[in-house]
Amino acid sequence: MTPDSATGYSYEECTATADWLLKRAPERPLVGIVCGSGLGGLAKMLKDELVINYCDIPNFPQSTVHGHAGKLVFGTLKGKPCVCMQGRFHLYEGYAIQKTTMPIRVFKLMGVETVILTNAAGGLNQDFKVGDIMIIKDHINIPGFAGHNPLVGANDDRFGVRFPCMSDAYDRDLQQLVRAVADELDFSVFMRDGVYSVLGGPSFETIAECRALRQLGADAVGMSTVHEVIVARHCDMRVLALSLITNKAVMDYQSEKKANHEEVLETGALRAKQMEKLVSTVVSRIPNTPTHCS
Ligand SMILES: O=P(O)(O)O[C@@H]1C[C@H](O)[C@@H](CO)O1
Ligand SMILES: Nc1nc2[nH]cnc2c(=O)[nH]1
Repeated sequence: MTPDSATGYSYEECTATADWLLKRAPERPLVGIVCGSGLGGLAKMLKDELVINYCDIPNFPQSTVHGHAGKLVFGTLKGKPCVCMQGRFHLYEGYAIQKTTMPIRVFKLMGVETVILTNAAGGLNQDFKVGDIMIIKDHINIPGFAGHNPLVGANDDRFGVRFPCMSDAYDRDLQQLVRAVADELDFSVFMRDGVYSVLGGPSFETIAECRALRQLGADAVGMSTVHEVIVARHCDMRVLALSLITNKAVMDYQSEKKANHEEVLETGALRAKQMEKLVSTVVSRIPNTPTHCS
């Protein structure tokens, strides 16, 4: 069998999509933001915005999940040009893993230097409370253990190297910046940091799975983000990722609690304002990558 990228998009297809978008965008974005479940309000922070529905963008997948609007929003945040995905793609929607991450490569080709990924996640760490915001410092790619990685297939060196390093996936300076901004905003009481584990979904975890993930070192569990991080790092963008702890994972056989998507969206709505303030202040302080003169 010849290795290929038949389940994904080629460099040329991603470039065609990026060029189509750049013809319409007010300017090249420097920051790309992905809104997690119930966190689509982040896009409303953008000024002078241009909204494009995913269904109008060539090659783009479509959002199918409640809480993911399916709109790409260009605009500025405190003067910095940004693009924001109101809606991401998950494995459980039936997309090939390479398709769920295709927009991240389009970000890169449009000029994005820094990607900010947000998600809703279940808290495994017993010290975490619903409404906490966790700065992701590392991840455990559970589907990856079985070979599900968005970089599977022929490697196109124009995007990045065959074997990218992941020990520095989450930019430490950006994590420090979030902590500093959270202190200033008086948000420290609900800020945490930790390890995010991804599962394929769409079923929520069993009690035994939650216990196993905790023993593996995970603080939160979700169904996204990690694959986007891998693709963003492959093409050398800086990554910041934040989880909103929307529910506590059920770890105890005596518990009557049941994870559900409605609670996820409700918690998103309750913390939306603080999440927006945190992200917009961080974006305004992200240093641009210095341009190199030859
Ligand atoms: O896109 P994210 O990771 O925020 O969405 C989470 C995981 C599932 O898609 C959904 C479960 O409620 O929320
Ligand atoms: N897998 C998973 N994803 C989530 N997204 C929000 N909450 C959860 C959760 O408890 N488990």
